[in-house]
Amino acid sequence: MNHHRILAVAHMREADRLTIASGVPGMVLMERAGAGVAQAARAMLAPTGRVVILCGPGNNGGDGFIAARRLAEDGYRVTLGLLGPRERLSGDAAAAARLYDGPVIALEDITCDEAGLVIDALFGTGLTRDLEGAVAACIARVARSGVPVLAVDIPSGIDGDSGAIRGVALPATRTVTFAARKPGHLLLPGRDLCGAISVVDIGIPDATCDGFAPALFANEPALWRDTLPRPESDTHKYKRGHALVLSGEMHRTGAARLAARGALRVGAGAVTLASPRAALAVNAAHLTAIMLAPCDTPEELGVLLEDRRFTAVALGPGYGVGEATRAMVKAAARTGRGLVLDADALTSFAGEAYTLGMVASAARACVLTPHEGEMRRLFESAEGVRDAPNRWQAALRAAEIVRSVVICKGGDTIVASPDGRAAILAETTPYLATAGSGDVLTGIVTGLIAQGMPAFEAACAAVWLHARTGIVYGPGLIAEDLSEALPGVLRGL
Ligand SMILES: NC(=O)C1=CN([C@@H]2O[C@H](COP(=O)(O)OP(=O)(O)OC[C@H]3O[C@@H](n4cnc5c(N)ncnc54)[C@H](O)[C@@H]3O)[C@@H](O)[C@H]2O)[C@@H](O)CC1
Ligand SMILES: Nc1ncnc2c1ncn2[C@@H]1O[C@H](COP(=O)(O)OP(=O)(O)O)[C@@H](O)[C@H]1O
Ligand SMILES: [K+]
Repeated sequence: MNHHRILAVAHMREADRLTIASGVPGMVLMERAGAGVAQAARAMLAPTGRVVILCGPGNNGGDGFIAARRLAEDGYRVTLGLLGPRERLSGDAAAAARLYDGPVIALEDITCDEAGLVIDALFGTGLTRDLEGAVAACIARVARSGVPVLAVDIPSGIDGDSGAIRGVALPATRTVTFAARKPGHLLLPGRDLCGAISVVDIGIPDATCDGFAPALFANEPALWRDTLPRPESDTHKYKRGHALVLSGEMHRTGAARLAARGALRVGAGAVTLASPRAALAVNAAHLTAIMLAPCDTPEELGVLLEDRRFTAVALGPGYGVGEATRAMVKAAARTGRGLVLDADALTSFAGEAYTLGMVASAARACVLTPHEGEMRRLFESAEGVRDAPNRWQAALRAAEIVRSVVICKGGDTIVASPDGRAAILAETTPYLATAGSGDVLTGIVTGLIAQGMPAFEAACAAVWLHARTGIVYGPGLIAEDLSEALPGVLRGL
């Protein structure tokens, strides 16, 4: 199994179909899935403990029947509640139900008295509408009982593609999924309802999933570790990349300095802050390892970038919104360097995503780092972004329009590339929601791109490093801490 690959619901269905067509019976897949659930349940139950299994009308319920049979055979006391009449089960789910010879009661009659575990096999990736009525009532009862819940595939009520709650959802202590995680396991609010997630190999070949487009990943080191720059013995500072960060005017220079520090800490050999003359003194007072250069106009930026040692430019944090910023973005892009655009650089192109795409295509590589508000402003009139069915599809469409790698920031940050790859962050911390934290992220991406790391991998690595640093640091984190704590996280890689 390719552990950082994730599968959209349609791709999972297609992978099942192709595997079955290649000669593996669906029942074999279901047996393996149910066995994986039973194994996880054993680890959560006392010997001969009571387990309540909630089965839905589809194949998710089928997995529940398989687990029920196996756990009953092992001596656990199984109570199985089924949604709807047994006769309505079909296909593999009906076959799985036939193999289970214990009692089946109506879902409405289920109670959690004395149960050590509830297995939620109501709905998986086949959820198509909001949960209501008897199912919703049952979910509320189980959630109130406080009994640990093991979700089969995904907590019932969570949309597999978007992570949204359809009506209600049953929070799980653990989730066992099959072949690969689905986007809904990583996207909020779904992520918070899954508990610990494990992936069971049910025999879907990697090759079957490798061809799917778009290609979705969990943003984990395995995705980009091989491309992370490491200095060779014979390197020198300019071989490690030289990043240029543009500072805003006098009263808002902090954001650019935060970014510059992030770029230096992640390994750029040299970082220069390009500052308006009026702000040179304030910047100089705060900088040591970072160099300083005056720059007030697009022409001056062009002259500065005649120095070929500059490999990446960051523009936006604290820069100001307007025509002057647009002109600077164009001037930077024209020089064909790596380009990272954030904050005011993005807002300066509000409603003009296609124009920004044309500008960005001149850069060697371009990464955009919008938060939700910037995303809305930039793509307010762009088709297929605001009306996308979920955040990863919106991110991919956005990347296509701006011809750049886009980091859609938030509690479940997505990195999308115009080549059809997208990666969702699996683990982060809300302590990152602090002023200036995004500026440091901009610096980290810029530093990695300055060192020659490919844009998608650089963006993914930066997002992961930023999140990991926040997790390690924890409560009390402020933006300044991120760059200082980053070396510890880099060492861990
Ligand atoms: N061969 C396969 O396809 C495999 C599938 N597996 C399991 O199958 C699941 C997917 O199975 P299905 O596609 O049958 O889908 P589900 O079992 O998730 O649910 C589909 C059923 O629920 C009904 N339904 C959907 N939303 C509803 C709502 N809001 N209220 C009431 N009823 C609703 C549908 O009409 C359909 O009958 C996976 O999550 C996984 O657990 C595993 O057994 C592995 C192999
Ligand atoms: N709830 C959250 N959980 C995890 N990370 C978050 C959360 N909210 C914001 N972040 C992260 O914090 C950073 C904030 O960036 P941004 O909004 O640009 O702030 P600023 O402009 O103050 O630097 C982003 O990397 C974002 O992903
Ligand atoms: K489920």
